[in-house]
Amino acid sequence: MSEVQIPGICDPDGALGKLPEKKMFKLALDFRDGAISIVECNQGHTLDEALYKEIQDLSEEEVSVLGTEIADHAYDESLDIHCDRCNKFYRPYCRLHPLFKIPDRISKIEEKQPGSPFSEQTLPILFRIAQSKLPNAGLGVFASTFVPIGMVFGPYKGLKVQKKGDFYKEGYAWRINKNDKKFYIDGSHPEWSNWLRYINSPRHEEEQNMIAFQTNGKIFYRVIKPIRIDSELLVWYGSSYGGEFVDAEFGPKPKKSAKNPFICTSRVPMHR
Ligand SMILES: C[S@@+](CC[C@H](N)C(=O)[O-])C[C@H]1O[C@@H](n2cnc3c(N)ncnc32)[C@H](O)[C@@H]1O
Repeated sequence: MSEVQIPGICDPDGALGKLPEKKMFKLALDFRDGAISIVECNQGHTLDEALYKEIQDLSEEEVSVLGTEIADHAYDESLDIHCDRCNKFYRPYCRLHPLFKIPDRISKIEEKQPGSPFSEQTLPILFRIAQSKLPNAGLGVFASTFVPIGMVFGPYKGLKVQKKGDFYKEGYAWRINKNDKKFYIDGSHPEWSNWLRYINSPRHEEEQNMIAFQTNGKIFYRVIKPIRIDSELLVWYGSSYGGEFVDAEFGPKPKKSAKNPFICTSRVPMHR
C-alpha cells in the first residue's frame, strides 16, 4: 500500500513541515569592531566564540523597545540618549550601538571595608588605579582587561553643591543643567565620590577613549574607542577645563558631538 502524505504532518524529506526557528537576541562583545552589540541567533544556538563573547540574553520585549529615534526638538533628557555614532537621539538608546552599564563594585557607604577611601573601593574589578603616564597628572585609571565601545560607567558621584565657590580642589566637578536649574557634582572628596574621580583628561583626540554625557541629572562616561589592557581611561572634561591639558604638538584636540548638549557638559575649573 502506498503511503498517504498529509502536508505538515508526514513530511519525510522535511520540505513541508519545518517550523521556523524562534529568534533570540543576545548582548555580546563583538570582537571584530571591539564593541558591545546585539546579535540575533536561533533559539538554543550559541554564538560563534571566535567572533563574540556573550554578555546576556535579551528578551524580544527588551529589544523591541530599543532604538526609537527621537527628533531633536522632542528630546527628553530623562528618557533619551544620544548615539555618538549615528548622531541621533534614541529612546532609550540606539539598537545598533547599544550600551552596557558596569556598576560600581560597592555603591553604599555601609559596604565599605576598613582601609582605602570609599571612592577606591567602588572601582570595578576590570580596572586599577595607578600613577598616570601623563606628565604631572597624578593618579589615573587603567584597564586590566579589554574594554569595548559601548560600556558605560557611572553616575559620577560627589557632593551636590549650588555654587562654584564651594569647591576646594580643581578639576573634580561637573556642572549639571536640569530643568533650567544648575548645580555641581563635586567629587573632590575621596570619601564622598566614586572611582570616576580618578579618570584624567586626554591631551589630544588620539588619546581620548571616553565621552561624558548627562542623563536625568547625572553624569555617565561611555567608551567610544576600544581600550586595550594596561591603557589609561581618558575622558574629555570639556573645553572650559580639559582645554588646559591640550597639547598642540600631538594633533587635534578631543572631540565631542556638536549636536548633543549633554555631551558638551563641562568639567568646571574651580578656580574661576
Ligand atoms: C578628576 S582628577 C583626575 C585624577 C587625578 N589625577 C588624581 O590623582 O586624583 C582631575 C585632575 O587630574 C589632573 N589631570 C587630569 N588630566 C590631566 C592631564 N591630561 N594632564 C595633567 N594633569 C591632568 C589635574 O590635576 C586635574 O585637576
